[in-house]
Amino acid sequence: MYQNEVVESQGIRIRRRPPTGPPLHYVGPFEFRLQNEGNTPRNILEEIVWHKDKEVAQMKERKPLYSLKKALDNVPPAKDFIGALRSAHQRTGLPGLIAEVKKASPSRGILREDFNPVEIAQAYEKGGAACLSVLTDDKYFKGSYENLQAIMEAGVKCPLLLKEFIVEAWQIYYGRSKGADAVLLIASVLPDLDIKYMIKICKILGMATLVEVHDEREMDRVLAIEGVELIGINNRNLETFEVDLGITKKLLEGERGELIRQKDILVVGESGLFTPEDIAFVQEAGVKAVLVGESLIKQSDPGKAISTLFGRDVSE
Ligand SMILES: O=P(O)(O)OC[C@@H](O)[C@@H](O)c1c[nH]c2ccccc12
Repeated sequence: MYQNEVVESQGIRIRRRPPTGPPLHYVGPFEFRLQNEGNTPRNILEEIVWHKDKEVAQMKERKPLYSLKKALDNVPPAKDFIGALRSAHQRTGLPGLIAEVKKASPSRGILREDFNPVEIAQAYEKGGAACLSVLTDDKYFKGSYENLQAIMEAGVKCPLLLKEFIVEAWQIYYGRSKGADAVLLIASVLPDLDIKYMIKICKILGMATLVEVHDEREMDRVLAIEGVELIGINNRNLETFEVDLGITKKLLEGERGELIRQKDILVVGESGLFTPEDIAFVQEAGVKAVLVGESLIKQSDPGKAISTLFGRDVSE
């Protein structure tokens, strides 16, 4: 069994996972174990998360939390991410759109050569996106925090989602300092306690959290966490890259769907959405918002592509 290492950092003793080792995976209530005892990641998600651990450790050395404090005071207050999705849904009768600024992905390679994040963000906004998602991972998605900051500074009005592999709260503060209004938390990467703690931090910072699930077990875990208002169902399995829109339907059926309605949780259908039929399918399953990257970013005018995706003009 693996022991948390205690380290000295900036005069404070903290416990952390060794930056080079495999991370802890959640396997059940109050029970953690090391799924992979070896030194080779078994799938792409594991590889990304191991790398992220090292990357964050280095970034923290350069910008410790206390030095971010000033930057936080200089950034405009967080915008209402969930409110923007709800009002888009009310205005159009279609799912509110989170349009993703994504240059590449490990499953698809480069999606767009001519990539100007600010122009793309502005085109999305003009085309009727309610919110934007900005990938900040460099190694696997060719994204950056500079892109996020540039979009914020360009005065884009859509609230911005920090699309990162969050492994530590430090990343949330850093993202806020670069203009993020909401944060993605991936349930397969984080234990429940971390999700709880990070939701609290986000609330304090005025940010929303989009908690992402991919199977029944993750959905049940997340539904048991207090304070969850926005859940994303990823149709793509991050370990195999397989996409199946049926996942959204399956996770919203029966008692789970009932509980979600009772709790007034907004559900986002994520990944693999290409046609008005796809949108109708996930809407029928119960989503009130969608997260779309590839099918928009590959078109020469990503803003106009929004009308094609929805089958009609959704701009104001
Ligand atoms: O490009 P697509 O298939 O439309 O997918 C967008 C978005 O859902 C996807 O980028 C995504 C969803 N969850 C993630 C977690 C990490 C990285 C990427 C993702």
